[in-house]
Amino acid sequence: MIHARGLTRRFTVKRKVVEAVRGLDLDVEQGQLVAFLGPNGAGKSTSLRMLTTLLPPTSGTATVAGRDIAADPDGVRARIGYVGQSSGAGEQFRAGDELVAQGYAYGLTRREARRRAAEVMDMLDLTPLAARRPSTMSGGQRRRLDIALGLIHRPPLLFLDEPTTGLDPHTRADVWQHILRLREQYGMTLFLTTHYLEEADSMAERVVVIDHGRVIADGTAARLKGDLAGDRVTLTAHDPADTARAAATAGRVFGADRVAVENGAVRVRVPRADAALPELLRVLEGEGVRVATAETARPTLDDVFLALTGRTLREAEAEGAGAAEGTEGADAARPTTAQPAAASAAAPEGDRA
Ligand SMILES: Nc1ncnc2c1ncn2[C@@H]1O[C@H](COP(=O)(O)OP(=O)(O)OP(=O)(O)O)[C@@H](O)[C@H]1O
Repeated sequence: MIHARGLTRRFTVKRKVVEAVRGLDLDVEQGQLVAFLGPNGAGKSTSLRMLTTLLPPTSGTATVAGRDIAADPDGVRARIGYVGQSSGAGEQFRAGDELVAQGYAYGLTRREARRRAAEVMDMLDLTPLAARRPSTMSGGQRRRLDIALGLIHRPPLLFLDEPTTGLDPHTRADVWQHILRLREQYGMTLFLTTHYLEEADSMAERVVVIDHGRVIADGTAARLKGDLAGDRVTLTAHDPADTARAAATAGRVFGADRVAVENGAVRVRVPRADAALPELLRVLEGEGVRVATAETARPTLDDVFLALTGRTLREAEAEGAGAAEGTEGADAARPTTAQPAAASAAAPEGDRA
């Protein structure tokens, strides 16, 4: 469904070159649900916009839904749906009319457009809201309408750029339920960006982690965690004066890695906590360090990110936000519509380097 090789995109802002995406190689098979995970500014949206033909790459190639993004952008657009970060629904029209109008934009006849609008409303539980204007809808309802707009022409592949950002946890769960249903019931291939770790972890069958424009990990969440992060052991010494000694000892346990002291607790990574903890407690006891508390935890995707980059996703987010502030014009050039039809009208954005 998606085959990208060496996709690169540079922007020049005030004579400064921003390497937004640096050589993306990606293969996504039909029916997969892939989460593209990374901090702000990692290059997720830029990658998505290249794959959806909204933005020409500086270099590299890709075929999406069997069509080349450079040679046949119209063919790509006809076969994909794209739901951008901002709502694509206008405010004047009722939801049902908006969907029918979107159908016309894709060249459907009046009858086909009506039938398809009814179908996608049913898919996304919007039928009772057909006569409502988007401005009267809740955040989750509007998001579902955005997704419906992206599906009007029956694309087998749907791109979603941060579909749940800004929604409360309950609404996020509801939107996810609908996304999962698209895959289960309709066999769609779904490619979405997120910076919510838990979502990527629990919902996607494959997680592609991107940082500074490069893919740094790709696999199931379970495999990434198992291969890259390891378990975590956290313990506190009965006497706080023993904390530094406990940390030094923890670092000597077989396979121990990344020892840190945080808020008076010693944290250490080990391949298997069930094997390491008894050994650690025994060694500490031998050194006269009394342990007050000890706990173990399975790794999270944030641990994977930390293992790969040396910083947590939150730290990277803060860094990315700072960098984005310094990148003038970046936001001004972003598309603000979720309508795939806009793809055909979209001009290349930003300066090409
Ligand atoms: N049109 C543009 N002009 C200049 N710089 C841009 C433009 N679009 C993106 N960038 C820069 O490219 C880098 C990658 O941005 P991108 O939006 O792809 O990241 P992202 O991972 O999607 O972030 P977010 O999670 O905040 O959406 C950032 O440094 C960003 O400021």
